[in-house]
Amino acid sequence: MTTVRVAMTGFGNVGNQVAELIDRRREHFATHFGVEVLVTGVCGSTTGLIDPSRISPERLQHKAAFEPGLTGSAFMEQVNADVLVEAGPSDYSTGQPGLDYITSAINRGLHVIAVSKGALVVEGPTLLQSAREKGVQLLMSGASASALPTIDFLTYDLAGTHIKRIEAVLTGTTTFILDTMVSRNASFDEALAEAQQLGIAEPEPSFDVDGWDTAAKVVIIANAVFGVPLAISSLARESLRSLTAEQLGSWKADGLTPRLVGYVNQDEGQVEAGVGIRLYSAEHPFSLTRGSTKALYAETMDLGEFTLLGGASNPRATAAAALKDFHHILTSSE
Ligand SMILES: NC(=O)C1=CN([C@@H]2O[C@H](COP(=O)(O)OP(=O)(O)OC[C@H]3O[C@@H](n4cnc5c(N)ncnc54)[C@H](OP(=O)(O)O)[C@@H]3O)[C@@H](O)[C@H]2O)C=CC1
Ligand SMILES: N[C@@H](CC=O)C(=O)O
Repeated sequence: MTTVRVAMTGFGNVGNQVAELIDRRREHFATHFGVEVLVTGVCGSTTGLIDPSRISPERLQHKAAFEPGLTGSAFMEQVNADVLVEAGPSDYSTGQPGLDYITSAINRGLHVIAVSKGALVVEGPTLLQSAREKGVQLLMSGASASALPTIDFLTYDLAGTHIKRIEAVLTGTTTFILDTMVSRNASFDEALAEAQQLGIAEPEPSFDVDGWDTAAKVVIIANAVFGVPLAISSLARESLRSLTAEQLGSWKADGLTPRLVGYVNQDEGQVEAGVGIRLYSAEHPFSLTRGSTKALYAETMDLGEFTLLGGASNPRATAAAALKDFHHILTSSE
């Protein structure tokens, strides 16, 4: 049986779930793809663990046995792997630490599954080009709204048609905050704290509530789907902080549902993209989003219009989206 070795940089909420799912699906990988999947290395910000023969789930939980300093370039130089799952922090100004990990992985001939967004926002076009040149895959479902299919749907199911417009609820935390404030009369701070407890909100809440997370996903999707390199700083962007309880109450009374959405419009070679708060009538599918649900609307030239709603927003669902990418890698290697 062929062996596929997986390394992980960043081993927090999502990284742990990825390791758990890989373990749970070991038999499935063997039966369906004829491969044995082994986690051979993981690292966090200060420590790491490498074992080319396999790190069991039990050893992964024993953090005291991780080697100090086995992180960054030292980790990448020593780990034996075929696929890197990058699940470290997202930094939209430098792209680090993911940028160095992903660059190093591509240069070493590893396929990459990016869950963090920073590197893709800062250097997406370059990384995709390097991956093509090296003959490896750079997949990013976890970084582009996770369980909600965005890049896969737009590039595979809508292949070949001109996509005129997309509009999407891409940040589950923002749906969660708006829905919780309106349906339970919670304050902004209470709703945000609950989203943080659930592990959906970014460690830096400003990323979600000030629209940066949505903007990052817009940039990643625009680059991967439309081949349009956008600078995150150039996107018009609105924040949830501007909303008051009175404003939300008045929209509710008028039967309107507010959602923070990202949009990309393509018209005669011109691309307009941004992030804004939009209001939806009760009949609009986006009004059905509840909890931390996300949604995608696409208008095409020849295939008509589409709306996708749903998918869980949490670390487990993100890990499952990363493993969807892993399945794609296994399928295309068959
Ligand atoms: N949580 C979610 O639902 C989703 C998260 N994402 C993205 O996935 C990524 C991970 O999210 P999440 O797991 O929730 O975050 P966590 O904060 O739980 O985990 C982050 C991990 O990154 C590690 N880390 C920090 N700096 C470095 C470094 N220099 N080298 C290696 N590892 C490092 C941390 O290690 P240490 O503990 O040592 O500091 C920690 O293990 C983020 O980029 C986030 O934007 C995407 C979609 C959904
Ligand atoms: N904070 C994000 C999760 C990661 O992309 C969200 O709320 O959707």
